Amino acid sequence: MWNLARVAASVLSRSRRFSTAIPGPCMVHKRGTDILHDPWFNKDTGFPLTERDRLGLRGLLPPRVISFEQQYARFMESFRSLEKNTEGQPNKVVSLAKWRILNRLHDRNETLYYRVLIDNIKDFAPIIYTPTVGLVCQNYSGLFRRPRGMYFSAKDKGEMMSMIYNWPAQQVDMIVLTDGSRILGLGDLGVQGIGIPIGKLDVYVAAAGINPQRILPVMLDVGTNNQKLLEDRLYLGLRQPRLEGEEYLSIVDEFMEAVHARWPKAIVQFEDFQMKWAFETLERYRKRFCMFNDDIQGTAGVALAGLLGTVRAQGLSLTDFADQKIVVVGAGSAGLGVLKMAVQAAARMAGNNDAFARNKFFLLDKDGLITKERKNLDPAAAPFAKDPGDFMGLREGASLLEVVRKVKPHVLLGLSGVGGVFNEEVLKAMRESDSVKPAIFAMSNPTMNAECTAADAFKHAGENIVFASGSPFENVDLGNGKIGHVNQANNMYLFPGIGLGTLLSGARFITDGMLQQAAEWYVCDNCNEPIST
Ligand SMILES: NC(=O)C1=CN([C@@H]2O[C@H](COP(=O)(O)OP(=O)(O)OC[C@H]3O[C@@H](n4cnc5c(N)ncnc54)[C@H](O)[C@@H]3O)[C@@H](O)[C@H]2O)C=CC1
Ligand SMILES: CC(=O)C(=O)O
Ligand SMILES: [Mg+2]
Repeated sequence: MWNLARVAASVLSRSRRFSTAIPGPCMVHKRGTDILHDPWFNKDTGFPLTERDRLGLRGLLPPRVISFEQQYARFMESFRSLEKNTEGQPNKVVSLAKWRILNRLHDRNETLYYRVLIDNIKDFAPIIYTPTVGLVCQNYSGLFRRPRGMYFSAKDKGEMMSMIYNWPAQQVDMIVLTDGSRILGLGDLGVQGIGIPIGKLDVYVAAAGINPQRILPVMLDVGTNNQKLLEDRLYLGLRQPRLEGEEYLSIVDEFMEAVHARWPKAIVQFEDFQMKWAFETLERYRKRFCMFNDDIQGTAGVALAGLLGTVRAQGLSLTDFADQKIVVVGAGSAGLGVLKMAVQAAARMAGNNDAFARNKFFLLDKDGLITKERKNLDPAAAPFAKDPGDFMGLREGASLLEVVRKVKPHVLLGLSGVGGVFNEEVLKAMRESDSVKPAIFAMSNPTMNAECTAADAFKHAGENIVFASGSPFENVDLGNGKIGHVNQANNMYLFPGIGLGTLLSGARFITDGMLQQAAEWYVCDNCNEPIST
């Protein structure tokens, strides 16, 4: 499912120092019920009699030893009967029931949890990750039973350096950090956003084999501006508006310094920060700490891999990418990250012709086409703003439909967070694309925020499209024995490789070059080197 060896290899090739990150043998210092209540070490009824004696467990478990394989089979049986028993019930009920049964196992016995996750990743990824993780975050305060990861709040200012030592593991390799301010396309979910770091780190373990005892999900709770949550009596986070400006940054600074002091080599993945803080923190920390922003950089890498893959699917040479016209809908952290990396790749393919490459990209936000006439033009979007009237008379704020009709793009890529913006008219306009195999990437998450469904894309834009979505959709039956294949364009296909490659190489920093190479190697089956060098 994941082409991680390739991604990790490309990161290794870009980093200078090599060291080993293979964990050493693990000593258990606990005894008796402390072991049974510790999901890292608990084997449930699987402890053999010799271990029961050695660890003070004799009498604390039913006498029969049930092997790991039997426990595995029993869990899968329970899961399958849950599926059967909930058939026909609303999607939300079924999804949360599946998440609960997996979460209970995670709380009890991590070894078994990760085994079933790894073996059944196709079935379980949509539960522990998008789309169900979105639902879990929305309902987190009500679903909360046991804590997972760490919580640093604005009230902990001055305490973080000592708090970091409350984490029980000696070594942490991989941290996913959020402030909950832009969870998927669901907006500000405050402390409830912790579900995202948990889900992302589960993917690290399942896909990259990162040691689960060396991961740490972190929530930085600086308040929330979500009025509904502030009024919710069960809400588990700080009931105050979000910190802003220097007050906000001082909390993130303190956390980063605390992490670095205890685990200088830990990688910190910033996840689901609202745009202004996503860009600002990336610039602030990228040359001081081993960190990256997944929404800006991870998404860019995976989107570029998808875009290049589409060129290959069209039977063209990869360097023909430079000639493709691409409409990007959404000028936030994800859209701008994709645009920056894609323009860089196209410019190199066009002989370092940046202006030529830029010309081929069209950027829209909620106010339509972004041109240099835009009032309060965001500096991050400015490099991609068009000269008004430059392309077939397209004006500032032109609608998506008008842009698609006039540009006839090869690719329509959505990172707007708005479900359905690729409506019937827009999709039908893609039939006039200059490409024989146009690409439609509805990358926003979760499912209800996707710019269009897979079925609508094939129905309105035609059967010969390349379709990809951020959250999974079923393949579409096109009739006459034909299938409309659905690909998933989600940064989960990249970030585990980035983390693993960085860890194995001991790279001190994560550069754009590493991400770019990871994307390009992904699609380059027979290359010994990236395509664009
Ligand atoms: N598939 C993947 O791997 C990833 C998907 N995403 C998804 O992308 C979405 C956006 O994420 P961010 O860029 O971080 O959010 P953001 O809030 O920073 O940016 C959203 C952008 O969309 C624009 N927008 C809003 N309504 C629009 C409309 N009707 N038409 C055109 N543009 C519109 C906004 O003006 C803004 O520029 C989210 O749903 C997120 O889940 C984000 C990262 C990775
Ligand atoms: C996939 C992801 O990182 C997002 O939707 O934010
Ligand atoms: Mg994200």
